[in-house]
Amino acid sequence: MSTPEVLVHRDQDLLAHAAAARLVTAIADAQAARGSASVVLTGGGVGTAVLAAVAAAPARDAVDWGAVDLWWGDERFLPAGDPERNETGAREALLDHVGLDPARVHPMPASDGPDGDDPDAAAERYAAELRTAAGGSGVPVPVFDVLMLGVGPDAHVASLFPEYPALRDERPVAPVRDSPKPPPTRITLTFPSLRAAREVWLLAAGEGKAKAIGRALAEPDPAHVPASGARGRERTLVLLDRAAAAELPPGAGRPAGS
Ligand SMILES: O=C1O[C@H](COP(=O)(O)O)[C@@H](O)[C@H](O)[C@H]1O
Repeated sequence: MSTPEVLVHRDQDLLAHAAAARLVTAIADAQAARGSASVVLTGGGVGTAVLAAVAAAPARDAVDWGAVDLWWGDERFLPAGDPERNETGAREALLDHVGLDPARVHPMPASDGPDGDDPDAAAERYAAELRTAAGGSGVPVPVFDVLMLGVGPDAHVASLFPEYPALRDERPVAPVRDSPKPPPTRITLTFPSLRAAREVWLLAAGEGKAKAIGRALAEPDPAHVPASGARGRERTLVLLDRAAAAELPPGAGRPAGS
């Protein structure tokens, strides 16, 4: 697993635009190298702001959007189109504005989907979709090029909350019940799936995230600080604004731009 590199931007707006520029470049690079790109989206404030910044960036046309696979790191288990679903926010911010191939957009199942209100079956359905995309060679998930994760004030990533059973789940996708953050029922990629990504990008803005980021970088303790367990195979980037960087361990961060 890679050692985190921390970049600190002036404020949330600059963070979102810088991460958007980085994402466009990463997708274009992946397409140049392998013909297509695979990206895992996150919900949350910064994650959605990054997608909106991609939509607004002229450089977005450097990407062949028809050759991008989009996955989600977690989802709130609600009916399709619910405004609280991460998918809904992502569609409004970016997906409805670029020429994606609908067959390559892979939202997590909704609670009014084919499995009804059964998060175990929905998680297994998503795991099967990932397995198929991985090529059926016994590998559970594809090698994602970029996997983005918002970090919660309790240091949760995806829907992996401190001390919850999903942290120890070895299946690629797990259901979550009684989440401490509403809504209570969710579906999440687990650590083995997150760690399959080439690059993991942790995103956080605002003073409410400072303690969580400090703990995530101090030492690995995924059971209590899930963000400390999310690392990419080749690269882990921690993209912050100054407020979220207020409690970094000594020497951890470097300013990016002004
Ligand atoms: O509930 C969730 O929260 C996290 C973080 O959200 P934020 O608004 O505090 O940035 C998010 O990354 C995750 O995908 C989502 O389901």
